[in-house]
Amino acid sequence: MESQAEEVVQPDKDKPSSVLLESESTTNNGKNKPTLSQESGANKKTGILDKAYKILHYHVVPVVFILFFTSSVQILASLGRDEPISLKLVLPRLYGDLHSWTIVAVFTIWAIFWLKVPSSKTYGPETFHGAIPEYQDNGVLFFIASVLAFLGVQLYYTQVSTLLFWNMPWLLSSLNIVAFVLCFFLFVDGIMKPDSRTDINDLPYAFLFYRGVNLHANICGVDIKQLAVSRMGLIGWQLLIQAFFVASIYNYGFNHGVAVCFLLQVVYIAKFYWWESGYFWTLDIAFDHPGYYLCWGGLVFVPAMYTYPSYYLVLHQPTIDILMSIVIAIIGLFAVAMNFRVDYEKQAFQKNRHNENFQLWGKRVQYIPATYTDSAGTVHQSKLLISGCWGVARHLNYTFELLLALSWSLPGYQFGIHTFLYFIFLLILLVQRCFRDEKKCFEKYGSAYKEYCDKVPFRLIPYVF
Ligand SMILES: NC(=O)C1=CN([C@@H]2O[C@H](COP(=O)(O)OP(=O)(O)OC[C@H]3O[C@@H](n4cnc5c(N)ncnc54)[C@H](OP(=O)(O)O)[C@@H]3O)[C@@H](O)[C@H]2O)C=CC1
Ligand SMILES: CC(C)CCC[C@@H](C)[C@H]1CC[C@H]2C3=CC=C4C[C@@H](O)CC[C@]4(C)[C@H]3CC[C@]12C
Repeated sequence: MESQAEEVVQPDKDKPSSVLLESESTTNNGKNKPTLSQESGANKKTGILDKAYKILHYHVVPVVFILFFTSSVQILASLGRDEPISLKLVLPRLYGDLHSWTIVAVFTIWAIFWLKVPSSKTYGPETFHGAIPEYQDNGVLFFIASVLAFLGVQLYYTQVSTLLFWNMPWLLSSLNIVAFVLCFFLFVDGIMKPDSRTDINDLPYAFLFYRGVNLHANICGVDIKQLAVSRMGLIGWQLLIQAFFVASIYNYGFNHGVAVCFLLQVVYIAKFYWWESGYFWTLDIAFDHPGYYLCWGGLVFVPAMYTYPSYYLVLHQPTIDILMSIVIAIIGLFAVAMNFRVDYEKQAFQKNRHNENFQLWGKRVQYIPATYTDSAGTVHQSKLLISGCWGVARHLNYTFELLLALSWSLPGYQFGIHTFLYFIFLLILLVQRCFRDEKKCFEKYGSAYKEYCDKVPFRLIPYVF
C-alpha cells in the first residue's frame, strides 16, 4: 500500500502546527509528549474534574476493563450452552486441558509459520522514529490454506468440530494464559527498553499493561500485532465458526438460518484478508500499542465474543423461515460489499491523490485540502474526501459494518439478546471509535477537519447521528 502521507511542504511559521496525537506522541522520543501533569495544562481541564478524569482514564478504566473482559469470556462460554455461571464450574477450567493446549500449540505454530515463510512484504505508516514497519503480505494465501487445512481435518477427524465446541471454556483458558504471558513479556520488555523513557515515566503500570508500552513490537522477526489480531484472532474466528457450523449440523441437521449466519461471517473474514494490507494503516496498527487491549483482545476476545452468535446456535436451532433467511443473506451481502466499497473509495482516492480527474460515482472527486505537521515540524499536504461515500457520512464504513453484524445476528432473534451480544459490543466499540477517530483527525488537520464536519455533518446515518 502506498504511503498516505501527502506532499511535504515547507513548514509554515504562521500556521499552528497541529499534529501530535495523544497516541502517536508516545513514540516521539518524549520531545513533545506531555507528561500527565503537563497534559492537564495543555487540555485546560483544571481542578477536580481534570484529576477525576485522569484517575478514571489511567488508573480505574484499565483495571476494571481487564477484570471485566477477562471474566466475560468464561461467562460467554457457559452462557452459550445454558450452563449455570458458577465459580465452582469455571475455576477447574482455568488452566486448560490437554486438548486445549494441543490445539493452541498447533494453531500458534501454524500462524507463526505463515509469518515466517518467504513472501512479499507490505508496509505501514512511518513511525515518529522514522521506522517503517514491515508486514507479511500473504493474508489471502494464509486464509485459504487455513480454511482448507481445517476442512481436511474436519473430514478426516469428524469429531473435531464437536470437540472444539465442547472444549471452548478450556480453549479460552489456554488462550488466556498465552495472551497474559505475551502481554507481561511485552510490558516488561517495553519498560526495560522503551522507545522513549519520558513517554512512560508518568504513566501508571496498569495503564501501560492495558495499552502496551512500545508502538511496535516483534519477537524473532514476528510482528506481534499482525500475529495476535490479524492472524490468530481473525483466523481463530474463521476456524471456530467453521467448527460450530459443522457441530450444529451434527446436532440438529442443516439449518439455513445457521448457514446464513456462518456464510456472512466467512465472506467478511475473507474480505478482511483481501484488504489486510489496508489494516496496517488503521488506528489499531498505526496508533495502538501491543498490550492487553490489542493482544489479549485479538487472542482471546475475538475467539470468544466475535464467534458467539455461531457458538450459541450450535445448541439452539433457529426456526426462522427460508424467505427471511434469504432476505437476511441479501442484506448482509449488500452490507459487506458496501463496507468494502467505503474503505476502497478512501484507499483509491489516496492512491490517486495527484490525479485531478479521478472520479467517484461518475463525477470528479471533491475534497478539502488539509495540512498537518509531524513531530519533526515538517508540514504535509493531505486531502479530505467529500465525494462518494465519504460525503454521505463520516464513518459510513462503520454503518455497514453494523448492518452486517446485525444481519448475521438475526437468524437467532427468537433467543432474545444472545446472538445480538456481538452486535451490541460492536455498536459501543464503533460509536466510541467515531469519537476517538475524530479527536485524532481534529488534532491532525485542525480547521480543515472542522470544515469536513460542517460539510458532512453526520457520523453514521444521515439526519440521525
Ligand atoms: N469488527 C470490528 O471489530 C471492527 C471493524 N472495523 C472496520 O475496519 C475498517 C477500518 O476502520 P478504522 O480503521 O476504524 O477507520 P477508517 O477506515 O474509517 O479510517 C479512519 C481514518 O481515515 C482518514 N479519513 C477520515 N476521513 C477521511 C476523509 N474524508 N478523506 C480521507 N481520509 C479520511 C483519517 O486518517 P488519516 O490520518 O489517514 O487522514 C481517519 O483517521 C472499517 O471497515 C471498519 O468497519 C473497525 C473497527 C472495529
Ligand atoms: C477491551 C478489549 C476486550 C477490547 C478488544 C478490542 C479488539 C479485540 C478489537 C478493537 C478493534 C477491533 C478490530 C478493528 C478492525 C478490524 C478490521 C475488520 O475488517 C476485521 C476485524 C478487525 C481486525 C477488529 C478485530 C478486533 C479489534 C482489534
